[in-house]
Amino acid sequence: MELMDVLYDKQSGIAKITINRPKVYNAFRARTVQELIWALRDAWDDNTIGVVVLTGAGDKAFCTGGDQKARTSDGYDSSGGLGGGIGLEVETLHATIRNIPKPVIAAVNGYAIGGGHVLHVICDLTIASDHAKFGQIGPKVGSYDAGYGSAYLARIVGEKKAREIWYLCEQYTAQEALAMGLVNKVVPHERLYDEVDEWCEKILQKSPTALKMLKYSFNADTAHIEGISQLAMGSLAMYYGTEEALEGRDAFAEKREVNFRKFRT
Ligand SMILES: CC(C)(COP(=O)(O)OP(=O)(O)OC[C@H]1O[C@@H](n2cnc3c(N)ncnc32)[C@H](O)[C@@H]1OP(=O)(O)O)[C@@H](O)C(=O)NCCC(=O)NCCSC(=O)c1cc(O)c2ccccc2c1O
Repeated sequence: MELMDVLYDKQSGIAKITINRPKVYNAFRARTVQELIWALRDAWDDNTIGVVVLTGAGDKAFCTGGDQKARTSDGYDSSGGLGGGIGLEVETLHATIRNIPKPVIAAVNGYAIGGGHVLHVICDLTIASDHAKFGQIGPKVGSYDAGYGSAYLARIVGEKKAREIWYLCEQYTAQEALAMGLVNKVVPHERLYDEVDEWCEKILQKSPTALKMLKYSFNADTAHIEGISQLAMGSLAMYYGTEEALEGRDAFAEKREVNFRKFRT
């Protein structure tokens, strides 16, 4: 596959996948999601690869979720393929990160917001730069990930914190994320990729079969969330066409205050 939105590099057992859309803070469109899936599948299929790193280009953002400029009342992109009708194959991307039988490390180099936040949550491990900022934003911009984005997040940070994250849509620093168990380690920004390399090296010294079976075991306990995710994406496809959802999208694009009060009648 010709890669336009993603950089893909394989070296010494490590596959590094970089979302490369820094002008939109590494927001993803349909093509980006398809390229991410392709790269993950390539890393899955390559027996020389023992660990995958997911990160974002530049020093501003890891990923800020769906590209709001590519979002229509039909979802994100008419060419977006499957994805439960939202125009993005996000369900397949989430499933691929979870099911690839190798650890996936999120190297969070900046904002991890919205659907970008969900990506790091699903990864096996997260190492964050001390500049990184974390948060969900869907209810502010007329969207939600009520699958892994809510149910799996609650497994990680607990019910109260997960509800706070979604209901208030605030941003959290890397240190706050560490305190709530949302990330594994915080390092000075300039050390991020050295630290990630060290973690990869430690992983590469371990038995690949043992790691694979452990990952499957960790996944098994939350496998039912896939069904919740299908319901969530199905409902989202209908929600995106509503005036309420479009108010959120338009307010972001027009850089103005959102007004959801009119929908509380
Ligand atoms: C990340 C920010 C808080 C940064 O704010 P800041 O003020 O520092 O910078 P700007 O806002 O000026 O951003 C710089 C530049 O980047 C553009 N940009 C940033 N994010 C996006 C984006 N997601 N889409 C398009 N463009 C983006 C921004 O417009 C600026 O460009 P200019 O040309 O205008 O200068 C802040 O940017 C921010 O809050 N961004 C997040 C925006 C957002 O709404 N994200 C999507 C949330 S919903 C979502 O991601 C989502 C994805 C899914 O795949 C789902 C799947 C299934 C269910 C639900 C899903 C879902 O909800």
